[in-house]
Amino acid sequence: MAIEFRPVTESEIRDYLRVLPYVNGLPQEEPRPSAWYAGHAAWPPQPAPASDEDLDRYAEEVRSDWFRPQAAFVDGRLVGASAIVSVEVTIPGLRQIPMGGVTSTAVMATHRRKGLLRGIMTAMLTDCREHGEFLVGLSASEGSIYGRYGFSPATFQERWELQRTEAKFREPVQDSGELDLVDSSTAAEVWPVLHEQLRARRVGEISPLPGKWDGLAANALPPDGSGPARHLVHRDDDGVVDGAAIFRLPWSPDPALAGALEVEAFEALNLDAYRALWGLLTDFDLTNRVVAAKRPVVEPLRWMLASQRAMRVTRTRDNLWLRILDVTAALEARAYAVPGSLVLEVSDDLCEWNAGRWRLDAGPDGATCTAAPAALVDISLSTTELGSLYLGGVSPGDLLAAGRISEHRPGAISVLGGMLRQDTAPHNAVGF
Ligand SMILES: CC(=O)SCCNC(=O)CCNC(=O)[C@H](O)C(C)(C)COP(=O)(O)OP(=O)(O)OC[C@H]1O[C@@H](n2cnc3c(N)ncnc32)[C@H](O)[C@@H]1OP(=O)(O)O
Repeated sequence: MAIEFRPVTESEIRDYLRVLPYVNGLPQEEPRPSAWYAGHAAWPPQPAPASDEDLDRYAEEVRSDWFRPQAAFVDGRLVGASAIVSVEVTIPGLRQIPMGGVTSTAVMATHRRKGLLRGIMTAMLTDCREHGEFLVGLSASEGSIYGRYGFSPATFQERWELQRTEAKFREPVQDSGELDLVDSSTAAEVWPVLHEQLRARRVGEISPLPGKWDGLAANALPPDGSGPARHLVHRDDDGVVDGAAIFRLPWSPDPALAGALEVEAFEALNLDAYRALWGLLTDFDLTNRVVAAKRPVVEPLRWMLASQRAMRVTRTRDNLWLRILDVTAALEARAYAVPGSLVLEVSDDLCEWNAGRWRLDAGPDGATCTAAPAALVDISLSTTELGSLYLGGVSPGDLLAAGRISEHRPGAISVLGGMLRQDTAPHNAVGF
């Protein structure tokens, strides 16, 4: 059996595009809340075959410079595929850093567990290194796949529900701006501008892939019966849009499922817009509850309610997984909440250049990370744990409690925790 790992040539693009639809199994994307209720109806067992038009469009993406495909060939036949997309992620200090995004990974069911993904992944990590990307990210279809390659969850998301009768605010919502229901082409203009401003100020947020917002204007009806997307925007006193929401009002014959207002996307640049938008969405006539998906783990709305218990979290999930490809570059790139100096002993089975003892001298204005003598180690960990710690969304104390990292000097974990801390949990509303 001759195995080869390499990018695809022009004549192999169609074969490459055929691999992913064959993998079946559970949906990788988080289903819309209505799909959650609709069960089988929302997820037909077999994906519809891609039309020629779709295949041409996907092929165009594969040829673009931001899409870097990799494939596995067995005896000359393409049986495994994945890709790196070039994106940016916002890291502590609000720097927008190039990141390789692993996506569209699949190995044909007939060729699994023979090490093909390992070969593809090794080739992709090398490719990212050559592109100067010291962070690699992904969102995982299954939690057990990617830890072995040094990826670890760095951002998390929640789905919650709020009964309309219980959604009482502690204080009345006052707003000097205005809310407006707009059509989908207006929304398609609003969202890219809003997101660009948000990702400049939100740790963990990711740059949208080209074409990300194109579907908004078309407003296609999803097959799960959740109905058309509705678009709400908020404008400030000067008439400038400073918040928006996309929601649906799915119909169901089952009274237990009917009446939900499902929030698919929600962003606000300031407190007024945030409060005003949720004020309307949580008290929308002819609905009985709000269901919101892919929300940050710290939702300020919870703290605005007369009773926090009214908001019921129905699902928590890891979102962005990070792989630190170059420890010193990554640690020097981010900002730190408070000054501190520590020696980290880092292990890394796959990227041996990361392994060693690194002295981190860091603070709000910058950091240096240099090789340190053996005797001085404060904390031992692997790059996998560092992937979770890097954006500040996971505390070193929690990883210490889980036996994932070790402390060699009392207090060192607290020092590291203080240095890495972020005021709000990192979050990415956009994926790839
Ligand atoms: C970022 C994304 O694109 S997420 C999408 C990932 N794709 C999917 O989930 C589609 C369905 N699954 C698949 O196509 C395949 O099972 C893949 C791509 C996940 C794995 O491909 P394979 O070629 O079988 O992986 P490979 O043989 O290299 O396995 C490497 C290791 O991971 C393990 N592994 C791979 N997939 C899984 C899994 N789903 N669950 C548990 N362990 C797994 C293997 O047992 C092996 O372990 P080892 O290193 O201890 O020997």
